[in-house]
Amino acid sequence: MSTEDKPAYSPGLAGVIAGESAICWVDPNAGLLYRGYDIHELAVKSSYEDIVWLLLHGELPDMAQLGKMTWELSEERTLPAPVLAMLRTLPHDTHPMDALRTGVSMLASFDPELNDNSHAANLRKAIRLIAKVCQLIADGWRIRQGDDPCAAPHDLTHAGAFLFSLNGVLPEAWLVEMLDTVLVLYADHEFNASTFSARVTASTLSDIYSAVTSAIGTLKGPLHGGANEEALGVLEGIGSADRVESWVKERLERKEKIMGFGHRVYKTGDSRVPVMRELARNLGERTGKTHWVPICEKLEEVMTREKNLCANVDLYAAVVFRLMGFPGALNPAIFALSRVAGWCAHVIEQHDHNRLIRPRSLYTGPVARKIKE
Ligand SMILES: CC(=O)SCCNC(=O)CCNC(=O)[C@H](O)C(C)(C)COP(=O)(O)OP(=O)(O)OC[C@H]1O[C@@H](n2cnc3c(N)ncnc32)[C@H](O)[C@@H]1OP(=O)(O)O
Ligand SMILES: O=C([O-])CC(=O)C(=O)O
Repeated sequence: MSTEDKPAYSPGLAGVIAGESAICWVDPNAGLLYRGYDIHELAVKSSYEDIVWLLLHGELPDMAQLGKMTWELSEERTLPAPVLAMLRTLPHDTHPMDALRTGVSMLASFDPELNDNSHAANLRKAIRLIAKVCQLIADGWRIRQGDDPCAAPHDLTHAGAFLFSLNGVLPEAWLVEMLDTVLVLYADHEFNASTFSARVTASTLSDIYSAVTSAIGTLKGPLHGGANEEALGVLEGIGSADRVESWVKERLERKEKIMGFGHRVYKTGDSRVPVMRELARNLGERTGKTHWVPICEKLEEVMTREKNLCANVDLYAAVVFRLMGFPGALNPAIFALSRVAGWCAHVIEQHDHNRLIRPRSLYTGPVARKIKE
């Protein structure tokens, strides 16, 4: 094949436009819009439920729409008994992302509309998925700790229901509000790896549960959603701001990656970092644990100077989750708790305007040859 015959090729699909979408716009210069609304405005004025409706329907909900959807989410949270039984059979050290992936895959068989990819059926399934992902994470965690699942009262918001189901106590209002903001920030990010894998699965006209199962498997990796768990390990390993400089230099000399830094699209800063940083600062003051943010800030300074790399949302999320009392292993699952709304919106968009996603590879194997006689 001559060079002229080679079609455009970008390793890792970097910079490649792989499809059209009206859901979310990521501005490389630290901007993010959901359906045209700026993330900074949404973080202050909207709830996660508003964002679910916005991503799925294209507009912010009115009071009646919001009330109806909030009720539906609370009604749909309960898991089928066989799914709870499956969670009980998993080894106690199963990672929450593995339990979640298996749980979503299993839930497919219990949805009477599984193979109906119409817009209306997909919207109904999206609500079931968003609700049940919340319960799978919370119940799965409790079961693996030896506790019984704990159903949340119907009048709690999605963030409140998650906290109640996980901890078994009514959460304080400020904590619910903070988790709600985190869920708003994480809800969508155009063609990130997990969303793209959901769209690839959906593009074969497979169902929304299969697509979300693919997405969870993709999110788990440490270069994507797994980074917020890894970032916590980084911060714990460093321990105090005065150790950052030497700690980072050692790792960079060994060509190691520092988790929570770098991004495929953002090169001058992650749109969500300023909000997440302020949440971390606020939580630090509330809990009296003010040493985490200075470690992150020093890391930002050193990584900018040494590698010209900015922090991504997962760095400060690690602090926020830690100060909210979540165990580190739950960090990527909390990302999924939010991002499932984006995945569902993208699957619906893919099904509504489908074309099979099937790129080509650049063949680097041996030239054609014969088996030796
Ligand atoms: C919500 C999210 O999913 S955000 C992403 C979360 N992931 C992480 O935090 C993991 C750490 N970060 C990374 O691995 C990367 O920055 C990614 C995967 C996010 C983006 O990757 P890419 O766009 O492919 O950038 P790429 O990996 O090519 O990096 C370019 C250069 O910067 C370096 N680099 C990128 N990120 C980092 C990092 N976190 N620490 C140290 N060096 C880094 C690479 O080693 C590479 O250096 P080189 O040119 O000397 O080989
Ligand atoms: O967009 C990406 O590549 C990673 C991602 O999901 C995010 O930053 O939220």
